[in-house]
Amino acid sequence: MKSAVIVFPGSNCDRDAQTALTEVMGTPPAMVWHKDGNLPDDVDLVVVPGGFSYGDYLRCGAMAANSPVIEGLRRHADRGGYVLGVCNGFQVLTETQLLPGALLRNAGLDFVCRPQALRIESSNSAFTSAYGDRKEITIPIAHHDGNFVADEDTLDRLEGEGRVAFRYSGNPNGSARDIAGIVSENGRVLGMMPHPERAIGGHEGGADGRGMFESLLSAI
Ligand SMILES: NC(=O)CC[C@H](N)C(=O)O
Repeated sequence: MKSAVIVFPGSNCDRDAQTALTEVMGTPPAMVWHKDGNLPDDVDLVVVPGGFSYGDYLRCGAMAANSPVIEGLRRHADRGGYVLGVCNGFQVLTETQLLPGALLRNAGLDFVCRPQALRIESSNSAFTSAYGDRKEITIPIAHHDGNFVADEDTLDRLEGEGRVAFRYSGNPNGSARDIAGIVSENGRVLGMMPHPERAIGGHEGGADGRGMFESLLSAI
């Protein structure tokens, strides 16, 4: 199982992702600087980490979405590779249109930073299978632009195609239909605002994020 983590100027969850991948999957990821156009050839999983890429200037994720590394990310997604975009990573994935919709300023205008309960909408996906019968997990959120929006047709399509991966139990940011994470048409690209890599059972408290990396390990 080969993984890579993309590092932008302003990424601040790249190390957490590195630790989670190393600890849960047993192999350290390649850390790929955004100016590198190419990801390692045979990589199975690419993580687009959370943070404040380019200082969130213009719109969160908008500048990162135009980095040289995005060409490699598109090629990886086009050939059916797995992609996990967390928080700023989710914003980058919508800005590149690898996932539909957009993340707007939180409805309450506050930066929200706390443990958040999530409902798992589908337990048979490559990202959630290890959760088995569990319907709810709690992992951290930390963002000011997490308010997911899309037009009604897109929301209906996401729901109809079973592409809503997680919903908030108690909506923290105004997201349409309580959506916290969605997957691509082929189910291999997941974007989510909450941070599974910050809940793998270490000093940070909580281990509910582990299941995501365990699921990916068995899918790959
Ligand atoms: N933790 C994060 O990735 C934050 C994402 C983005 N900078 C926001 O605040 O919305």
